[in-house]
Amino acid sequence: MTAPASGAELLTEPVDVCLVTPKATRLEEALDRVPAPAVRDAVLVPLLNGLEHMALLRQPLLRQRYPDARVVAGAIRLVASRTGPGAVRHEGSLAAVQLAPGAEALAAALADAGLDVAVRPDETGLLWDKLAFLAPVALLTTTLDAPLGAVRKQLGDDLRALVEEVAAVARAEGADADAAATLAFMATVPAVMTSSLQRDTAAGHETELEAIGGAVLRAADRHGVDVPVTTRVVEHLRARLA
Ligand SMILES: NC(=O)C1=CN([C@@H]2O[C@H](COP(=O)(O)OP(=O)(O)OC[C@H]3O[C@@H](n4cnc5c(N)ncnc54)[C@H](OP(=O)(O)O)[C@@H]3O)[C@@H](O)[C@H]2O)C=CC1
Ligand SMILES: CC(C)(CO)C(=O)C(=O)O
Repeated sequence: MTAPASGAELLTEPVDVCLVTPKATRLEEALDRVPAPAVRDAVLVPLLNGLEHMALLRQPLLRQRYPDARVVAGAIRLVASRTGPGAVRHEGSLAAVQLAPGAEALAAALADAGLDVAVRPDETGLLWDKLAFLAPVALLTTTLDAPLGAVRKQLGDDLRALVEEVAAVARAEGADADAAATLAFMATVPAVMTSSLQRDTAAGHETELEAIGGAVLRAADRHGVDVPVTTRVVEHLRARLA
């Protein structure tokens, strides 16, 4: 599919909705490209992996910069990578977006464009639902540098432990996480599925290990949840990627 799109280094036109989609490590500098007069009372919808970006987007400094804007949580499930300037490869057919209340107009526009869209009331549940699936998949596909099918075969025990540990942290945060349901869903995902953390690591790019694995460890620590397998896997990756 080819679609015309215009790009600019700085947002100059006023917008109703601003999708915030840099990597977590680039969030603050990316926002410098979004001046307040263009944002006005727009809805800012981050689609980043992880959850700590929500606190960053709501910190007093950014509230002062965008006093009338609303930050509405979102999460996206798809497998996509850039193959060249202006070229994006979308693998498989998965393209699902969940949005918190406040982004209904965006939800309708994305649904019209053919995406699978849901608006759900619980921001915490929305963010942890994604992370409860993503963190185990991302951490172990990166550990093995192989797709999910190989992880299921070679690191099945670690996969189960990670899913259970991350679900326990999610519940401590107030999300309604069900490890058995996540594992059952994971078993249905095509064996060829890779993760963005794995692809970034393999390409030697800056990674979102902290936004994904680090965020789970910090949340576990806040609530005193024991996560030995997640800790081992994240520490191993931290050492490898340092
Ligand atoms: N790829 C995937 O399959 C999935 C990704 N995600 C999440 O979505 C988010 C984005 O990932 P992805 O699209 O893969 O990342 P990419 O690296 O492909 O794209 C990031 C975008 O952010 C822009 N950007 C980076 N730094 C700056 C900056 N300083 N100022 C302005 N713009 C900047 C890049 O601009 P430029 O084009 O100029 O480099 C690029 O358009 C991440 O949090 C990721 O985890 C979630 C689900 C799946
Ligand atoms: C969950 C998954 C693997 C696909 O949406 C993802 O978010 C990622 O690769 O970052």
